[in-house]
Amino acid sequence: LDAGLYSPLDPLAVLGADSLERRLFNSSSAWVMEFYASWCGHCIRFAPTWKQLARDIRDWRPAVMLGVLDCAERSNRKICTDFGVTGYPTLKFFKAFSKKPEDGLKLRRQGDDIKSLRESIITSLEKHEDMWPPSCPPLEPISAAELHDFFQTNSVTYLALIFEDENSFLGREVTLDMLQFENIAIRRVLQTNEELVKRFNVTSFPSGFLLVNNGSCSSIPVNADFRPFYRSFLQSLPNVFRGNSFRPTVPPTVEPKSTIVPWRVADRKKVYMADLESAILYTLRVEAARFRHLDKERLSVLKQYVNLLVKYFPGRPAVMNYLRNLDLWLKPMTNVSGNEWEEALGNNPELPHARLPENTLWVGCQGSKPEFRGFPCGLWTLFHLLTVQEALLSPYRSSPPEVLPAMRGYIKYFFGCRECAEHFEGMAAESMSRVKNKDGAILWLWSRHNRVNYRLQGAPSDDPKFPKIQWPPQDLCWSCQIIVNGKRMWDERAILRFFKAHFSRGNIYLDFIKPLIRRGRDVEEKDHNVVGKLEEGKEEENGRQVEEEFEEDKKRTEKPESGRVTRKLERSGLTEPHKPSIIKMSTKTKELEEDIVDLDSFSELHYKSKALKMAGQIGSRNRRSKRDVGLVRMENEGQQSFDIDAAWERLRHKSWGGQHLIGAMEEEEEELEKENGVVSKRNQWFHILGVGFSQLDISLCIVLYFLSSMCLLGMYAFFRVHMKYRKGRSGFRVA
Ligand SMILES: Cc1cc2nc3c(=O)[nH]c(=O)nc-3n(C[C@H](O)[C@H](O)[C@H](O)COP(=O)(O)OP(=O)(O)OC[C@H]3O[C@@H](n4cnc5c(N)ncnc54)[C@H](O)[C@@H]3O)c2cc1C
Repeated sequence: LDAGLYSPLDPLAVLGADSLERRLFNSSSAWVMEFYASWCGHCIRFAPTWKQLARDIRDWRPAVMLGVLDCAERSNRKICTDFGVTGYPTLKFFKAFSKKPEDGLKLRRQGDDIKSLRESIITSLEKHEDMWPPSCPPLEPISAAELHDFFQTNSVTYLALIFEDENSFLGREVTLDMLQFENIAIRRVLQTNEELVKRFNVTSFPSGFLLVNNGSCSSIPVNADFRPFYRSFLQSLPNVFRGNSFRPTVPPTVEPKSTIVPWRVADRKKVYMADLESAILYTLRVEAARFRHLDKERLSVLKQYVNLLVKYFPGRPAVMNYLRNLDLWLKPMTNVSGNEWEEALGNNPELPHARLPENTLWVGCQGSKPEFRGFPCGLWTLFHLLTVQEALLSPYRSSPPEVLPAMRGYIKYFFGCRECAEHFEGMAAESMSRVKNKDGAILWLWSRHNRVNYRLQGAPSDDPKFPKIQWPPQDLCWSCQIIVNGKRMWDERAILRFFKAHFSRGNIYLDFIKPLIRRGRDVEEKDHNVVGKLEEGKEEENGRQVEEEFEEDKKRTEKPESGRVTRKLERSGLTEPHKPSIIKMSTKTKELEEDIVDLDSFSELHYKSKALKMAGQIGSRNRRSKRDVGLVRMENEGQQSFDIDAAWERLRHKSWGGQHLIGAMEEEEEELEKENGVVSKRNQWFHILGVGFSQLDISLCIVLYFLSSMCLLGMYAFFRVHMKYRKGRSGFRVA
């Protein structure tokens, strides 16, 4: 059930885009809002504190109202931008009678404990200098003159005086705690008020005195600075009762929209295109869209990021077209307003072959609850993939990496989880400058991600169904860990090999994603968060269409589309993950280039469309394709994986051009050939045997051949015995 981090049972207002302004603006109460994102680890960790605070100061209503709003909720994104929320969690204080989002002031706080939060709220309340909120009791210290005729001007039975030093919050807290109680008033007296201190003969601070309207006075038998004691003592006085004055005019909570998210079965050996596209979508349409202006450093970081995607993201053609357009549009800009950015990000109906999905869809990053995993998981996956693609594709492998600095910039300027960003910046400042080449970048990001995993193990943001581990685990890469002197260590060479296979194009799966283009028309994307089971047959249809889309769109990308921006197809060959290469290639090319890997990819696409039908019903193990078999083999045999990926790269590269890749790929191939002599020999053997039969096909031929021989042998034996028998019987009769 998707309900954000708070529920209607918490004593705070769960607001949405439709209710935020209505409740906040012109309210006679002050509001303290937490703007959060349900995926943000620090928000998850902070939620219990905010709930505890809500319970602790529930009696401060209606002077102070507490509210929350989930900026990750699609319908709330715009309002979060309007309220200037650029990081999570953001705490804002709105004075009573606020009129516009800019009236919200950042709640200053020393720490995240509820005491310091309470104190910050009181300090903010005291800033109501011009118009004191009518629902808030006076918080300033009482003077001797005011005390003199207090009972004449106030119709209460009791007045409690709390003597304290100037920095103490006790008096004001107890005043607010007693706000909903009738027949009593509480005022603080400062230690510096010599006249009253002398009159009441106060020697220790804090101290309390109870004055009754009949003229009697007694000391409150609580000497410690202990708010609950004061509160319970005062609430238990005769004729002090909870009044009816606080009746929220609107219900204190708004039911969050609840949606059931269908469970998508994922295989952790795979990388899912759905996660990568969703991460891109979220970074551009949510994270970067939070700013009213993009300029200077922030804009140049954004340009760098988009350009990086164009260079290294192995996306679907329509997505790549979209990114190229965006990149070209951004390049000359020096200042981009929020509206311009929003306009540039929309799918342009005049460019039907340049599109980004409308909704996020998490597959490998789906969490067991909506607040777990999702975007941060997708972001890590995307950046790991980019570091690997950069190492595989860049012709200058020993030159400094581009991806890492761009990622650092993105995290610093855009990542909404601000504390995560600070931690990451700390790690980057410490050692990122020492990374000298692309392989080093892969390893740096891997090891820093593992540090984060280590730190977050068992944290409230850790999904119990997907606990944080040191990655990759042995079942993904057994050769990545070695034992040296009885100690388990990482083997960085094996890690590199594994990463280059795991984050290769060949390991990106298209499961669950919808086609972006359908026969020249826009696809009406269904909201993935909508309640319901995947419709029978629909997935198979979708799978087929996603495949067709590769074909159709590939043809189109070869002819640049006229429109707002002319596309540069500098890397047209880089955009086809899991391409059905055998179908595409001419017979001539096929003869030259056929390889076991191509068969795997080919058969996988066919199996996949069938497998998609069963998605969500059958465990991933039951629907393993030949490609999976290849991967499992890779995992078990370590080095072979590299060969599979390199062969795929070789084939794609040769069949679709991309001259700039030749150096890098040839280097890669040579290295692979050296490392994988055995595998190469086996591939040659398959070449000799025929036109690309797979191991399975050959095994089946042998079995069938054996069975038919046995059958013929059986028939021969049967007829021989039968003939002998017939001869024998006739002989006997004759005799
Ligand atoms: C830059 C950054 C900094 C963050 N800092 C914080 C923080 O300070 N506090 C906080 O609460 N949350 C932080 N997060 C979020 C947190 O790291 C997780 O992303 C989030 O808790 C979701 O966890 P997850 O279980 O989906 O796995 P994630 O850690 O998000 O990993 C996603 C996937 O990547 C793979 N993976 C795991 N480890 C590695 C690795 N070492 N190398 C390569 N692949 C790997 C796995 O397949 C995993 O499922 C940060 C996120 C990012 C992107």
